[in-house]
Amino acid sequence: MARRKIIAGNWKMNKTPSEAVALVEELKPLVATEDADVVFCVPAIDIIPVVEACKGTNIQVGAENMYFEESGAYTGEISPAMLTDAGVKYVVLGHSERRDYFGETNEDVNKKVLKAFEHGITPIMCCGETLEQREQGVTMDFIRQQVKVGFQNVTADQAKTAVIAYEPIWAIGTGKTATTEQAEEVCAGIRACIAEIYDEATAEAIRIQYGGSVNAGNAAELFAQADIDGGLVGGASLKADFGKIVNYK
Ligand SMILES: O=C[C@H](O)COP(=O)(O)O
Repeated sequence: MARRKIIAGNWKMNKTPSEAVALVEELKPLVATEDADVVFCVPAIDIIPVVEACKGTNIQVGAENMYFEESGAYTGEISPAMLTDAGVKYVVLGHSERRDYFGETNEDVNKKVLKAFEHGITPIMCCGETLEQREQGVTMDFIRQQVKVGFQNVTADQAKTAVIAYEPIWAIGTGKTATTEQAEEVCAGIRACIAEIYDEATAEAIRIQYGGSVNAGNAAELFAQADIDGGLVGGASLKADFGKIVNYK
């Protein structure tokens, strides 16, 4: 079954609201395509102007994080209803930077994944190993745990619509991309894990991205792999290069 590619930019903590609108205007014509879903995951404060700037285009807007409660005394957090009301369709959850710098656990990520589905937001759940784990040969054990806990109590129908981003931590922002073989091996392993948790149909439907120093030069080879359904792109999503990544063929 041919899965539709999904190519998402993760802007991280970059671009003020006015800079964000200027970047959207620059990228709009470059990311036009019928062949893939294109998502700009932007800082919370940029969401409203970016949604506005993306109207009438093929670009969908995502958030970079979300809290797992509905509302209340959670100073500084953003609720799922705030995101949907603003026009958000996707949310990046459990990015390694959130796990590392803000102490997010697999259990937190699971609560967020469940809450996103409850609100009709598609989670892009990130997973990935450190260099040490890769060298110790425990990459797949570690990632299977992240996926299994992250998807606890998620139904098969929900999982079919989800996106998982495999991002080896050692390849993020380092210019050190995983080899095509390494990326495909882990993405295939994640798909096998989904088949174990659910069934073949769910594993066939779920979309798995690769992330970690994706650029205009390596996107085509990575995205041509059987189990890689697109990318989660950091640095290169802030440049005209993102257009080349989206139109990689
Ligand atoms: O979410 C995106 C990733 O962290 C990859 O970032 P990068 O493309 O700058 O390596």
